[in-house]
Amino acid sequence: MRHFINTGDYDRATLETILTHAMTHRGERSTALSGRTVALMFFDSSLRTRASFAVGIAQLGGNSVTFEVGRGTWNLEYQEGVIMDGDKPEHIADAAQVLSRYFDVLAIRCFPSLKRPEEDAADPVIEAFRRYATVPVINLESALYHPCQAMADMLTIRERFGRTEGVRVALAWTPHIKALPTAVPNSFALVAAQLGCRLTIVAPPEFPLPDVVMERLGDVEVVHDQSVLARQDVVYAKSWASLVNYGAPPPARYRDWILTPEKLGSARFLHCLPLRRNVEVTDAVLASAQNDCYDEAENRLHVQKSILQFCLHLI
Ligand SMILES: CC(=O)N[C@@H](CCCN)C(=O)O
Ligand SMILES: NC(=O)OP(=O)(O)O
Repeated sequence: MRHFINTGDYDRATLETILTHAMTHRGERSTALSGRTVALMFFDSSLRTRASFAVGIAQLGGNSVTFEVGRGTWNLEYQEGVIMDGDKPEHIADAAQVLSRYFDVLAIRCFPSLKRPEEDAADPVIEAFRRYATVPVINLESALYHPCQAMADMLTIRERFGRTEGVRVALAWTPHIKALPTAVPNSFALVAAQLGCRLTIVAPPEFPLPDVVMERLGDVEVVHDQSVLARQDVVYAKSWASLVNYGAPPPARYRDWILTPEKLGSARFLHCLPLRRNVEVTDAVLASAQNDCYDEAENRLHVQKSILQFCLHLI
């Protein structure tokens, strides 16, 4: 069974095959998914993921059905062995087995609580689908990983530089008004390391990535000083929550970690979006010729069409 839950589940050659397919089949319209239907299940909001999956599936001749879990479906329980006398009338154990009888792929988005660190660290919702689904599961951003985003990021870098090997990339923490998940930085850091980028993590000391990610990154460079940004080929800007002060918004003293053209230097700019302008990144960065974040968003479409075909053993 080919799930796509974490790039770390696959070796470099497999990830490269998916990227190469996305480059060579860019813009593909075909009947590759004819007769197949994909469930797009959103426990949380989305613009790009929702749109790019629905469009990509249509371009391959397939169908999708989008669910807003808990609004139009039953609210779904994910904990094992609980007495279900609360606000969740159905268990993922049952829903996943039923949906697998209808659909060819189950694609799931569910963010972390950002309240219960041990629970979030177990990535319980996507793992419940992995356990009970009998068709491939694609992660549309879970508590811990956003592998489709990370693959689009690597496709964007590969197209821009002709390679990923040796490209100097900084994962650059940005301020925000809220605590945001670590899924995007986790998956970006993992896939950058997997595909040979020279990765530097640039964040204040209270903003480490989770141990499960750091262990896989090995001796990655972590610095608490933004002056390294201007020496990079790519600056990947993202806010994420403090694991030290779990779920709390970033302290006001870090507002000056906003990304500006001066800090960016000559590096290319990437961001998964959505972003809060003039909180995370200034308007001037987005207006600059170094901004590749719309190419990056477009690449979600291209790479996900390859991921779908990979999961269905079509490539
Ligand atoms: C603003 C917000 O909630 N961002 C989410 C979604 C990012 C892209 N899917 C995050 O930081 O994980
Ligand atoms: N980058 C991304 O996943 O965007 P959405 O949250 O809008 O899907």
